[in-house]
Amino acid sequence: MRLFLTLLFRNRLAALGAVLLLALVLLCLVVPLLPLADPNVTDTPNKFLRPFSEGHLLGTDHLGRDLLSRLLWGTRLSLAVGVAAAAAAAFFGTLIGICAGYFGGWIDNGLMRLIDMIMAFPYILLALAIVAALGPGMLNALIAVAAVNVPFFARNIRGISVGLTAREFIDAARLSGQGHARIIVTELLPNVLPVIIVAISTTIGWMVLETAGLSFLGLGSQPPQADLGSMLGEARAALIAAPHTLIVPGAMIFVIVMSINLLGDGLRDALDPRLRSGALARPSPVTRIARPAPPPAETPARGVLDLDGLTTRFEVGAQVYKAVSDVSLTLGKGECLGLIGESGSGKSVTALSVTGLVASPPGVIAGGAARLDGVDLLSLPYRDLRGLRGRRIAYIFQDPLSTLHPLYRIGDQMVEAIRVHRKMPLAEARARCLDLLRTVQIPNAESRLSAYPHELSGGMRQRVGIAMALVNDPEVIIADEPTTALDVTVQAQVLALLDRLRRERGLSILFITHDFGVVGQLCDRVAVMYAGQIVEEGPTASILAAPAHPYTRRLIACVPELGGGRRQLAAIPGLPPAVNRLPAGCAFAPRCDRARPDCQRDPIALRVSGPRAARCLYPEEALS
Ligand SMILES: Nc1ncnc2c1ncn2[C@@H]1O[C@H](COP(=O)(O)OP(=O)(O)OP(=O)(O)O)[C@@H](O)[C@H]1O
Repeated sequence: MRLFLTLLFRNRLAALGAVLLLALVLLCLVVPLLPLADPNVTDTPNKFLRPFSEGHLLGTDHLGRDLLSRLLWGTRLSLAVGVAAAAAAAFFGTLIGICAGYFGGWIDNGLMRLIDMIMAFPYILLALAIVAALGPGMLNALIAVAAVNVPFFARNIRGISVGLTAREFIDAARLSGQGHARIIVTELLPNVLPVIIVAISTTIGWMVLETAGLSFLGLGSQPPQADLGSMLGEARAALIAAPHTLIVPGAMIFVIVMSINLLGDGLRDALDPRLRSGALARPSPVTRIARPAPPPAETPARGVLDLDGLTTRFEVGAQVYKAVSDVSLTLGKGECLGLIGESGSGKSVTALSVTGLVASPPGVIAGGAARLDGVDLLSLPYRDLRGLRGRRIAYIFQDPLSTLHPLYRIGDQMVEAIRVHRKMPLAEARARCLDLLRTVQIPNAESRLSAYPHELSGGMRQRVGIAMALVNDPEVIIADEPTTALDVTVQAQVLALLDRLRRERGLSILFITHDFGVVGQLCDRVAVMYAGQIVEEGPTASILAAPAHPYTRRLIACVPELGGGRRQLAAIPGLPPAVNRLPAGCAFAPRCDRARPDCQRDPIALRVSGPRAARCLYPEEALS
């Protein structure tokens, strides 16, 4: 709750809306206690008195009634009707939406066609028709306004409920033997509640306006009862002679609707976890770069891809998550470099930082460089960087189902990947795609070109992912756990395929994984990452034979040995540290059986010795 309020009040406009609305609500609550004139007592000799007249702070209306008193009593009524109409519309709309979405079939069909029929009428005409049928009066105006807003809630909630009902947690609830009512109340409702709250907060303003509209037309509150709409209606005739009688209720409607809308926007932002973290705010096509001292734009290349002290952070409110800290790596031509570490160690953020693909906000590249043939990619203008993405550096992701567009055929997506970067006749592009599908050993490649992603198996989709990465003959492929979602036989086939392609095409591969078994099969060298830092680096065979960092040793010990059967599999005790609260010294020290007090004192430098390097004061094997 505290976090919610902090987030809400960080948005100054929402805070202003909340303060105004609170003040109005408090004022409305204490109206009966205030020493106000009777709002309905007429005094025609004193009609149309100007504001600040004696005894009438805001003046009087056409019947000499005190405007301040009528305004406060009218605001009280208008707000109460707006809130009640919103609550009624939300209740019935949610009920219809949840039932339609959850039960589906004829219930969904019947309820939605009913909603369609309501929506087929212009809403103001429908409201007028309802009030005409029920008779003028504030309660009937409330019913009319609530009824015309039910479809808005029903449609929104139904859409969300359809998606949620297909999710596994609902299946799990069904499997546990829960009844429909219980599943709806305990599983579905909590998930749609934030949407309902946001929808209510953004529609109350509308409902206050609609109720005022009906009263303005004489269909809402009846004389002498005041509400803001009827005050406007009565003042219409004196628009020129006594404009204040119109301005006073008009200004109040403006303040109410503005404050509700500002607060509604703030509520939406504070309730949506993605907006909360800034992930959806101003999405930028390239990660924000805030390097204190930009490195030279070009330096002599050590390999095809060089990372020099790359540092990436996530800035979420006052918190700074140091996801990648001072990472330096070199990927040689035709080399496969493994980047290994536990979940959350910063592998993916490192990979995405190379071409500025970390979502910003909240991501910020705070230091270092990512060089392709010596040229710093992060210093390039956006146009040039975009031209490189997918052409000179391509990515293969873990789950091709989420990276392939579900509504386009495989062939069309591959052709698009080519034609984004160069002009090529369609027939030639399709022929190239066909050729690539054969290269990645997809059976019936021709027919697969016109298949949709969901028609392929996981292994096939990953091959398509690899083929897509190859369409522009890139120099570097960054493969982010491409085999994690596959079973071992398909995994072995995909690894063999990547290895073959690398050798045949001279590709350089940065292979991200958390599995030393995979590294052993594919990678020439390996870099081990922990809490955003490289803790060990060197040739794969040498590290597998004699790991220097205790973390590397424990990671290797996690890999089962087929046929060996004697070694005990040891999980690493404890958890990696949160990257927004990293310790001063070695981040692995609290989990390390070799740690001594000085490990936790100061940052530990990466000690380099020949082809190997380790960040440890008391390594398992001394690097000569
Ligand atoms: N939007 C974000 N806001 C705050 N922290 C984030 C955000 N995205 C990532 N992080 C943090 O950055 C760190 C590195 O994440 P990253 O995805 O690179 O890990 P990883 O090693 O690739 O893990 P996995 O193997 O599970 O993909 C993690 O501690 C994560 O919590």
